[in-house]
Amino acid sequence: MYKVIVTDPISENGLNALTSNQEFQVDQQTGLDPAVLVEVIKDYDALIVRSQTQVTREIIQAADRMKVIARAGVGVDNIDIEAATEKGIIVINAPAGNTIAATEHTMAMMLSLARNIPQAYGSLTSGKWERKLFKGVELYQKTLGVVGMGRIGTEVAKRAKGFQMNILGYDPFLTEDRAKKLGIIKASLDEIAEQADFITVHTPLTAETRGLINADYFAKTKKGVRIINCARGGIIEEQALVDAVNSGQVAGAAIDVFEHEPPENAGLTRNPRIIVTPHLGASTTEAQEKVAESVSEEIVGIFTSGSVQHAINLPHISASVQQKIRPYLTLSEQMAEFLMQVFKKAPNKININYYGELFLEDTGLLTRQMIKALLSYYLDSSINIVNVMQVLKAHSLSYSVQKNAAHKGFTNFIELEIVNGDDKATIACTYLTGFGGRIVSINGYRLDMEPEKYLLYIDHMDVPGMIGNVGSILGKGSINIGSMYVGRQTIGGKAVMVLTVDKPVPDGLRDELLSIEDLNDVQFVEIDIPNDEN
Ligand SMILES: NC(=O)c1ccc[n+]([C@@H]2O[C@H](COP(=O)([O-])OP(=O)(O)OC[C@H]3O[C@@H](n4cnc5c(N)ncnc54)[C@H](O)[C@@H]3O)[C@@H](O)[C@H]2O)c1
Ligand SMILES: O=C(O)[C@H](O)COP(=O)(O)O
Repeated sequence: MYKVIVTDPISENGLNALTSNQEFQVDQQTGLDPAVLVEVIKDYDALIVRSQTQVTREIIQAADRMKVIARAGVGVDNIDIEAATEKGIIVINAPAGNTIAATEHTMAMMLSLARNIPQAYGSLTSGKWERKLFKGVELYQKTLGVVGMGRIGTEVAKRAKGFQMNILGYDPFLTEDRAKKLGIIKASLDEIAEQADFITVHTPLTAETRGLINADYFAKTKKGVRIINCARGGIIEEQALVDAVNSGQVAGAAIDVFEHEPPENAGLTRNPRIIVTPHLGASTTEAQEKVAESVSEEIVGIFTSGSVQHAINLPHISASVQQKIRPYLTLSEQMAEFLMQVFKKAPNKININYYGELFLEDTGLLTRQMIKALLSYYLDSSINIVNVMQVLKAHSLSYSVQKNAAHKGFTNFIELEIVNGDDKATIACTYLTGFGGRIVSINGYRLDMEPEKYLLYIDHMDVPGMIGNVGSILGKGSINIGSMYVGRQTIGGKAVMVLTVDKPVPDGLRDELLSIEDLNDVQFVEIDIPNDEN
């Protein structure tokens, strides 16, 4: 049974994939004190949050069973991703579920700002009738600057076009071509400052976007510009905005998100020209169901089939690519385990080559899988595909990945080389449809070996009687040989033999084998074979 804790208010319906699954226990404990969360978190396998819970390093470090932290929404700035990655915890989000809600809230805020609707409502409900005071402006033919043309920025631009606004879009990934297709103009931040009547931000909060819109920027904007932030507090410097509004440089602002939530800057929240909502961008029934559904289904997938779709700290791999690389996931790991036990040294360099059709695919997960298997042999077992690259970096180990369309006689071919100073060892595998995974080369010797749990790797000279001698010693020691794979460089030259055996070979027997003339080395190898492959 997997235990999931939900610490922010989440749609009950949306959690159905988890609550209706007998393998999961879901505990909803919202509004927990951080000190209490640090205590209880150690019992859980997964955590679901929105933006309220601050998932700090301290909480993550205490989460010893945790496999997944799920953000039922987009922004993950309340989660210490680095700490989660170091601990090998997958962080996922629900990137598309609240796009429409946040877009519509942005449009509502822009219209409310243009027409002073919240102020007028407040005035009328307090018994006044002040028509002159709340004269607004039109959106029609005004210029809107959209900073961040991702999912929400794009949807905002599309809707603003319906109001016949001129749109300037700024995003490092916005191409001329895409801007043209959207009917907008690709612009720089400064061009937006010079020309826009309304500016709306839709970037994530990152080190780069923190304070992106600041006092210097306001000094460059058109006088009377209106500012909207339904993305994240901190992208716009709050005090700089308050000052710009108070000086008249900025005519007004509509703010849904704050540097601190709940907000602490009364100059902002009590300003008659700044309208505010308490982080409501994603708060629609539909969006909340969609984000909760998305993370619940993904958590079930991660625990039951290992499929991950929206990981923040893993390479993104589409479902079709996952299908193509799936046969290689276990095989590449087994190959790395085998090589490590034969090499018997910690590598200081790892070289991975992909040949054939894999040339076109995102092989990031396979790379991580192999490196994880190599490093786990010497380092601790908490290494997994999430934290493996951090571990590699922390140990100053280098690696290279090369891809080649040449198929080397197989549809796909993966070659792994490990290097320690002047010593190196290589292994390669392929997957034969209908037959399964095969290790097809070890240290340059061609083989056709099916990975099995217990193996004996023998380095020897290709001389008559070698196979018989090995067989008789193993037979005397009651070790049954399942199959034998032999590869040699030249007749009578160096050769390797790999035997699959039914049980571990004791050290005493290994010493006997080593006494055979022309037998150079023997290594018993044990590799992990998942249950369904036995
Ligand atoms: N108010 C709310 O309740 C609410 C709801 C949903 C999302 N959000 C916020 O909105 C943000 C955007 O959401 P999204 O789904 O559109 O994300 P997204 O990832 O689809 O888009 C973000 C875009 O910002 C761009 N970007 C990054 N750095 C930039 C920079 N320095 N300058 C310009 N552009 C930059 C990226 O290239 C990307 O295209 C989220 O990160 C989240 O914080 C808020
Ligand atoms: O990043 C997001 O998805 C939004 O800011 C929504 O946050 P919330 O889930 O706390 O409403």
